[in-house]
Amino acid sequence: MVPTIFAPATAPGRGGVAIVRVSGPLAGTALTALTARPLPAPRMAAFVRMTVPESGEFLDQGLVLWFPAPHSFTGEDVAEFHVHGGRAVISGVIDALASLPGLRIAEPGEFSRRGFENGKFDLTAAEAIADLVDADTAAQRRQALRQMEGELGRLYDGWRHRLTRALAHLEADIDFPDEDLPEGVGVMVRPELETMAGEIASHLNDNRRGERLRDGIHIAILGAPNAGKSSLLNVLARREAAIVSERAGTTRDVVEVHLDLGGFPVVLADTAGLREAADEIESEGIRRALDRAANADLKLAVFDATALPELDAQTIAVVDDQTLVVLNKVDSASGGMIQQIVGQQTMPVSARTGEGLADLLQALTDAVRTRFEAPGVPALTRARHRGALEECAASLQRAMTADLPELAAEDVRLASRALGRITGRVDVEDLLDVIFRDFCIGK
Ligand SMILES: Nc1nc2c(ncn2[C@@H]2O[C@H](COP(=O)(O)OP(=O)(O)OP(=O)(O)O)[C@@H](O)[C@H]2O)c(=O)[nH]1
Ligand SMILES: [K+]
Ligand SMILES: [Mg+2]
Repeated sequence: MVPTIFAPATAPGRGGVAIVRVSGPLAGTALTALTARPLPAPRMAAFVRMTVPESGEFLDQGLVLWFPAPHSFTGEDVAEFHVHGGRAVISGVIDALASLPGLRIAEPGEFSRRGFENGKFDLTAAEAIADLVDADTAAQRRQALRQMEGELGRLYDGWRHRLTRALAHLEADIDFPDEDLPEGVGVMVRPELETMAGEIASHLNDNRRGERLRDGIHIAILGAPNAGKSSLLNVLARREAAIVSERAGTTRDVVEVHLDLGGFPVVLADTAGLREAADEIESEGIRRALDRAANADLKLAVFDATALPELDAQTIAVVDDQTLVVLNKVDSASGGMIQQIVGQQTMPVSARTGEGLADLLQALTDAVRTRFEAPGVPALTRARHRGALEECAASLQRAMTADLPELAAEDVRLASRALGRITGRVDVEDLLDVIFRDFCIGK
């Protein structure tokens, strides 16, 4: 018999209400054992007294719910105990459940894994549940919800379905070579494979929009020593995250803060000032700064307005069309302003007085939104999917150049399997441990 599992479904710690969930063939037995009454009507809350089965000790009073299979999250019988969210109450319920024969505590992700194995949702939707629980910002929530509702699963299954039809045509050609199939299959199947290869390529080539949204969009602050990079980071983060001083070369390590910019998750990084390093430590700091510059999704190049008309050459070198150019310290600048640097509009600000900061925040938010807002097409969200899609694309390329229909058919089959692994339609047993291990207990 499948073991019956249980775990708190709510976060550890104190709370108004905590939910303990039980799933498996003995869920109903557990529910009657702790409530000393018959099962409530399916999916209807019942207000009950909960007691320890052996001793009858009073545990709590609260709500219970009964979801008979298959109409539950896991597809199995499920019982839920909604109790007061105190540690002693939760551990009392957990201990009472553990004392029942045939029940054990769930492993991380085990509820979701059972839901997947019982066909309640595909792997992309299971992953989306994890993303939804981890979502910190509105854009992350929107992306996770769309994926949970099957947006990605449908896209990948749709491609797989079309590959299956192409394969059927190829196999017909192999099995009945003498029949008068119109002009041979190469002609029939090839355009379809080409169309699909194009669609997959453009899905792969989306600037990692979906993956960035899951992990955070990286913005690096760059500039000469004392340009005011750390001061700017602190005002944008609204806390003293980085040390500020009048000494050039203060920042060495990269200092990161996490921001929610108009619903988008951003990792803003302060870096060491760019110049000829005075020592090994500073030189390593500058190496890290340039590394951030190379890998950032967006850059903030900070120039010192009090140094105008002088412009720092090393900062100019990092400016490109993914860069917002900031002229800091306008409160103390006496010389004229400068409108453009390397073709980019400059933004006058003062980290000290706050002047221009609202405009800077707005410009940053707009830049993030234009690059990462979903334009209606589903975005690739995980390296796991990317790997499988690249494999699929490579197999398709081989299929299109194969000399014999037998070879083309084999490559189309491989392409289809690669897609099937994303949604979990084929041989994923070896993958499941890896995927569900990242879930927390109770999910
Ligand atoms: N007047 C004025 N001074 C500023 C402004 N922003 C920063 N400063 C001053 O400039 C000096 C350097 O500021 P930091 O934020 O440490 O500069 P930084 O670019 O991080 O410097 P390094 O980490 O050394 O590369 C400090 O004395 C700040 O108080 C500003 O908007 N106006
Ligand atoms: K400094
Ligand atoms: Mg600094």
